[in-house]
Amino acid sequence: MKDYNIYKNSSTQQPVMQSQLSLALAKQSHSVNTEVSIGKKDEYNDFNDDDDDDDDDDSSCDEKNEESLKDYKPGGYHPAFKGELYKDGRYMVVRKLGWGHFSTVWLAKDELSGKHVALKIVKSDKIYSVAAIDEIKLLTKINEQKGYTHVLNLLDDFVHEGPNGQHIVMVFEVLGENLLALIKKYEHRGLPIPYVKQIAKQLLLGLDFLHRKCGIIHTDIKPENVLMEIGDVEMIVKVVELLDKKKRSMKKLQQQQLSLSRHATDSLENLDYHNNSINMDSSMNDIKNTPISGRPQRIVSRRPRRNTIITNSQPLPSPLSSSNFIEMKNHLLNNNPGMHPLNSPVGNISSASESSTTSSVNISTNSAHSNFYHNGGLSKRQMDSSNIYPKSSSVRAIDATDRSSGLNENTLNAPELLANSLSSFELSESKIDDLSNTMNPSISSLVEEEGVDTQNDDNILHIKIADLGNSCWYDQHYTNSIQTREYRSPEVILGSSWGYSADIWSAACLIFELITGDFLFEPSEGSTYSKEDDHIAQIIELLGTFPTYLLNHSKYATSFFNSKGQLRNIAKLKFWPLKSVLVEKYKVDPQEAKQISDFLQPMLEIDPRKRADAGGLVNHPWLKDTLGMEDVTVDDRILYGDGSDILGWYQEVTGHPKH
Ligand SMILES: Nc1ncnc2c1ncn2[C@@H]1O[C@H](COP(=O)(O)OP(=O)(O)OP(=O)(O)O)[C@@H](O)[C@H]1O
Repeated sequence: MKDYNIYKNSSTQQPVMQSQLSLALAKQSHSVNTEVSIGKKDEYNDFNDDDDDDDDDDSSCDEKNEESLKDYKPGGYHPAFKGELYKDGRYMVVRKLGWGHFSTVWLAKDELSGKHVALKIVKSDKIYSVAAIDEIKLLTKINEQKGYTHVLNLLDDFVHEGPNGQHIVMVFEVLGENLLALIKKYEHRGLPIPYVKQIAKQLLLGLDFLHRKCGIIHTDIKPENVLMEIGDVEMIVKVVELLDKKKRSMKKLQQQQLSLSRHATDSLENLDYHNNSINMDSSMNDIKNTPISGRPQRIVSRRPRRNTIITNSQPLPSPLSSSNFIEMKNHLLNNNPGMHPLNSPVGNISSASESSTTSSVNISTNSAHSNFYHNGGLSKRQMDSSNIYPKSSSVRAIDATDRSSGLNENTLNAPELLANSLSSFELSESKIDDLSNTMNPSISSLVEEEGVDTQNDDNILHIKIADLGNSCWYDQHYTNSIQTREYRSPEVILGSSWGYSADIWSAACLIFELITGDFLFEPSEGSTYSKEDDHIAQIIELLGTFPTYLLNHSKYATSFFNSKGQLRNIAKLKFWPLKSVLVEKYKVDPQEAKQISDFLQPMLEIDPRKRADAGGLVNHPWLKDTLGMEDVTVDDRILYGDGSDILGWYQEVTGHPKH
């Protein structure tokens, strides 16, 4: 990797830039302060637009689901904007893909290759930069290994200077939405099993690669950190751009019509007021004959630009997984509109309830999507999912406007809804059918004109492990505060030593969640016990007692367990083994439940030393019929073998030179 010298001089704690880099930074610097940047944003929006209405993304931005404006300050996020150029003009920002606590992530065009990439622009504070430098080291190690790895690829990295400081920017291949979006898409009822198997197999392959080939522990495996691939990125970007273009031109048309109808009303009122003798018919004819092409009359219906730097996240759609992407595309192209895009055992993700019945596991459609220990209420996530589908009224939200402008409501709504749906899972099938009637020809010809190749679909879901921002080396752990609560392993909860096998625990929690839509463990605190107490109790109820190894080798065991190995703060436990949970709560066929629990249970071995390794589990019979991956095995690992022969499996390996 490049030698980022920014924070090497720890005695001064001041950024020390290499001279060459500083020179590059000076050239790259586009904005002096946030205010200037905001002003520039408009400039660039206009530059990249057919018209100047492209701030809609921003104005419709739901800021509750985006990064906090408060974090746009020195040391915080960089106020990126569409059209902004990076690395001496090599990368131009196109749209926002997502954000995290360390960074915002943007789709950008790489002018050198002509392809699109994802720019992860890290907050500028020292702690984030240092973490980013570590992340780049880890990613560089991954890149040095050959082959398809199921781990996100780093393409480039550099420093960008902005009003809030110097930001490390990582350039990645472009991926689609994360698995949480997919779980929500299925309304927390579980994914069809063929998809679960594809994801599980690829996730295990990715972890095996990270662990055995790279010496890296991810430490934060969870649905949000596994992203779906989107296949032909350039084709998808083109389709999305075409839809955006269509949406903008429809808006423009709408504005013109509104302007005309207001003009008509004003004229009529004026005429009526000042000169009752004027012939109303001729006045109306004048208005009717006014050409609607050309620049819109900007005096009316122009929403003021908002002075915000928060932009709506618009992840790109994954063809197999988001709102009927292929179906929509087929509609757009008049290409077999009646044919189902996924003519495979996987079924169609868009019709979640339908597809779940096509899987060999019969998941109950019970609407209580809580963790199985907490039947009482909906978790925060589950409540969020109730917003996935729009109220049907939203399709007709601009009815009134349409009537006054005289435009067909479908014509106005279709592109907008369709474009939105591509990134936010918002369209139901019936809406798509409605839409296709009105917009096929125009989009279709646009697509043809632009020469978009749309024949490149298969029906395998491809995933990649992302966000190595918290990852570490098997022989250099950066912190013991690892893993997101629900996916946290028992050894980490107890403050014992941990290693690669902590990732396997999280992977099992994730796979259970894919199958059922529920967290495997969702601890909460009570009046007499803590979240940790509850978490440990849930683990015992599902998997049995904690091994003495853990009780004897962990910092906090005595806070939770008494000398007899019993929980101090929770007396009554209700044992409910995994297989029974699957059969009784989730109505999984008993045979399938046995296979699933045979597969998951070795990953959920409480003793981290005895946990099964990722490579061996790829060979599990439950994954044998994984669609498109039937022959994929890891020949040098044994099924159900533990990973204790892998250096760093359950504890940090010391005595090595630091990375
Ligand atoms: N290569 C990519 N292609 C498309 N979208 C991406 C890509 N990388 C990240 N994203 C989007 O950006 C979001 C934030 O990325 P990431 O999780 O790497 O950032 P972070 O700041 O490290 O977040 P966290 O708070 O989870 O540590 C992701 O959830 C995803 O939606």
